[in-house]
Amino acid sequence: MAEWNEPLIAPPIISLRGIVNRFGTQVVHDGVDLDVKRGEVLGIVGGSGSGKSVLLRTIIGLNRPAEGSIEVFGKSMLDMNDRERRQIEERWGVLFQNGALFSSLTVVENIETPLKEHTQLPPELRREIAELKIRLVGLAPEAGAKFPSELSGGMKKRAGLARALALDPEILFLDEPTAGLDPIGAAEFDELIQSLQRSLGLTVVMITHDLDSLAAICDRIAVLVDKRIKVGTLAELQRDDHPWIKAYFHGPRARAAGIGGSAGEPVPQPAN
Ligand SMILES: Nc1ncnc2c1ncn2[C@@H]1O[C@H](COP(=O)(O)OP(=O)(O)OP(=O)(O)O)[C@@H](O)[C@H]1O
Repeated sequence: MAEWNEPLIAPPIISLRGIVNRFGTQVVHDGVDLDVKRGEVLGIVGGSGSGKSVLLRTIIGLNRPAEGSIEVFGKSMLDMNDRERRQIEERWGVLFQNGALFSSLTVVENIETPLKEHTQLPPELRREIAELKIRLVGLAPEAGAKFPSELSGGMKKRAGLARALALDPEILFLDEPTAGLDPIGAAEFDELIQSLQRSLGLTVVMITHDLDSLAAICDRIAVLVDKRIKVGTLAELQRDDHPWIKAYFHGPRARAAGIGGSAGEPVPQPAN
């Protein structure tokens, strides 16, 4: 039973309010609000150029918004010093689209990089942790000695994921994790993310175009439309009347993923 002074509703792990992003005269976000709950898997979708990557970059501090506030772990990201920022960065991991591995380093050395940067651990312990992460993401131990150019697309993603997990993060940010994988590889990667999320208690925020992933592992979905965000469960968004959302969740790709529902009136198709 909750103590009298415990909050009944846990505060969001990430909270955005009124985010405005513009490049020159182009307004990409015009008042984006979003709360991410601890322990959930949140998918971010939207048309090409709707600002999904810019949103992710804004949350992790690679892009400063023109207006608005960002809180992560209850701390305001826009007015903290470098030391505070580093401490926060240690609590999340990021997997960029192509894995973004250092090509001149082996897989195990890539995974050791954040440990070198953020901890004082001795080399042999760093190596042990990196090897553990290799196993955690389902790579064979021999993969550790390989260079990124020697890996398949799926292996690169797993290696990038292992590096993102190096510091035992609380939040995992993924930018199109299944892009470029065949359907079986994509489904396996989804399963991996879901099992890691459950076993490690992660909060996962992932940009995806993959309707199978949305249906399989996302608790809620944030849709970028009209420079703002609408968020809901898949079932809620399937009932939404916005033309883009309707087209996305009832179009042929949605039906192929088994989430299109019954064929209703024809709706306009999204650009991507
Ligand atoms: N650094 C930048 N300078 C100028 N314009 C930018 C910059 N970064 C992004 N943009 C513009 O912001 C818009 C949103 O870009 P973003 O990459 O976030 O789209 P996206 O939703 O991720 O698209 P996609 O699904 O095609 O990857 C685009 O029109 C892009 O050209």
